[in-house]
Amino acid sequence: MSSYVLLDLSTRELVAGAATFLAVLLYFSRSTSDRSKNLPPGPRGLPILGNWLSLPSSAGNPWEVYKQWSRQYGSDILHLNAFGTDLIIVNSHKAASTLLERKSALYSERPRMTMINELINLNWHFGFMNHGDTWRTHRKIFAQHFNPTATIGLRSQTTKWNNVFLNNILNSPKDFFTHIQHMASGHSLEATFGLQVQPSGKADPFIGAATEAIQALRSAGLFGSYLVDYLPFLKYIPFGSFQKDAAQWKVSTDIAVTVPFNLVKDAMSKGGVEMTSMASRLLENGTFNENDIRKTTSAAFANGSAATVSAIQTFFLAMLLYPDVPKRAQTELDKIVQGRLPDFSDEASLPYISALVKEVLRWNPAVPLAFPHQLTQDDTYESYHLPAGSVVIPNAWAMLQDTSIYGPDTTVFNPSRFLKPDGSLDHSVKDPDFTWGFGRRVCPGKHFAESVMYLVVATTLAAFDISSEERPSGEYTSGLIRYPKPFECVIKPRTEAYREMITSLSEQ
Ligand code: HEM
Repeated sequence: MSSYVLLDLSTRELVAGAATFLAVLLYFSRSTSDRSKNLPPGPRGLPILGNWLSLPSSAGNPWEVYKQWSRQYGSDILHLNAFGTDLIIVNSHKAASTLLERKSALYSERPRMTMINELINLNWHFGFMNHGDTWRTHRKIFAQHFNPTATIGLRSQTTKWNNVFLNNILNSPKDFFTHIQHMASGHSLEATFGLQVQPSGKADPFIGAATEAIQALRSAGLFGSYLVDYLPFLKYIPFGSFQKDAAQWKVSTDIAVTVPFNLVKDAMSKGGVEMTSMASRLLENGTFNENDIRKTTSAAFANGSAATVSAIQTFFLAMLLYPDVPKRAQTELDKIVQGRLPDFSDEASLPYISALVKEVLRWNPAVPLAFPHQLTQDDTYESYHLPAGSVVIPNAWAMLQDTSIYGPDTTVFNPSRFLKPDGSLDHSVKDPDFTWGFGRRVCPGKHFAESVMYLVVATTLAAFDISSEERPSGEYTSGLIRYPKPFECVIKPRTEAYREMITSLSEQ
């Protein structure tokens, strides 16, 4: 029996290896014929390897290299090739809106990433699913719970978690990175499953699973971060650091997609569960099948904290690097809220705070290359031929740094770029929408994330002064989702009244 299994396995491996080799040859011969069809410019490649050796490392800042190549080759889109896979890099707003937005039917597929889809087995997550019926169903389920109206319904929960956060930074300000993750994971776990996490700083299995799942997304989510994305037959090699990484992340992502959901189901079967979470309401309602509910709620939980944590960390970083910004924000806050904590009803009266949130999302976007898209049919852009099957990488970072859209000095953190001289919001300046991605795949959690961001920014600045003994480096990690490298912050209540107000929040 065992020799049969062994024989069968190696036969399968051989066949799969040979098939992949043929596929590489086919791809390569096709891309050779494509070359005569006026592909967008890009660095010259080598036979078979294509541009693989010169591709910017996903551990560096590939978005900066793509922008620089765009200038060098005088084109807002670039063509690259690695092992027969065509890559189209979209560097401008004009190209993104022509291709990814206006022709979103052609550009909404996700490329199959062997590391993410197979080895880590994140296939259940609709962010990495084919653009088909199951994806549509999951988006629909998700939208019911995170659309603008549903997000308003979540405001009391958002306020509760924000209060927990304010209290935590009052009590142990040095641990603000931990508190940010705690708030974002705790809030998304409660919204999706109605479950609670341990207090900030204590080991928590859900926060642990969420942070590991995020680690998988950030490390493997850029197409080609792992060679196995280009050469899928490598997945049959049973050793190597990629297999080790995948095995570790698979454990955590499997936990994320099973454990919280099963807890909700068990609790419901025993009765006495409040039907306020996304999972319990969907199960109770019975419109969608259980598997779709499980996967969609788990995707919401896994993604619920990932990029929001980065954006809130960026907010703290910007306050340290640009100390005039919190001062101006506090002048506005003091005038409007006069010593209380701002809430959602104040948002329309706080244009500088709204501009500040926009600038956080623009200045150092959490997801600089969006998620990779895939083109499903041959297409053209200006005179260029774009081959079907190309992996399309939108350079959101380059678009958010575009001085023709956001004015001069786009590397500087300056909320005033979104304001008119009289201090009101200037609606003629484009919102930093590229931060949410493109076309049909645009982030469906954006309303929820914006609501969390507004409250964190407004209340933190109203109640606290943020400073540092040492200027932070301002450096970021790399990957699909990037985070500021750890930095230190001194966070102190601005007045005794604010200290008491925040202390009293923990007693409510
Ligand atoms: C500041 C916070 C956030 C940022 C910057 C962000 C950004 C993004 C980006 C760039 C994409 C890829 C879009 C594309 O493929 O073109 C995305 C997808 C996604 N985001 Fe967010 N996101 C944030 C918060 C959230 C939150 C809070 C949730 C959940 C509650 C969420 C759930 C998702 C999901 C499920 C997808 C996959 C959508 C699909 O493929 O159809 N995101 N997000």
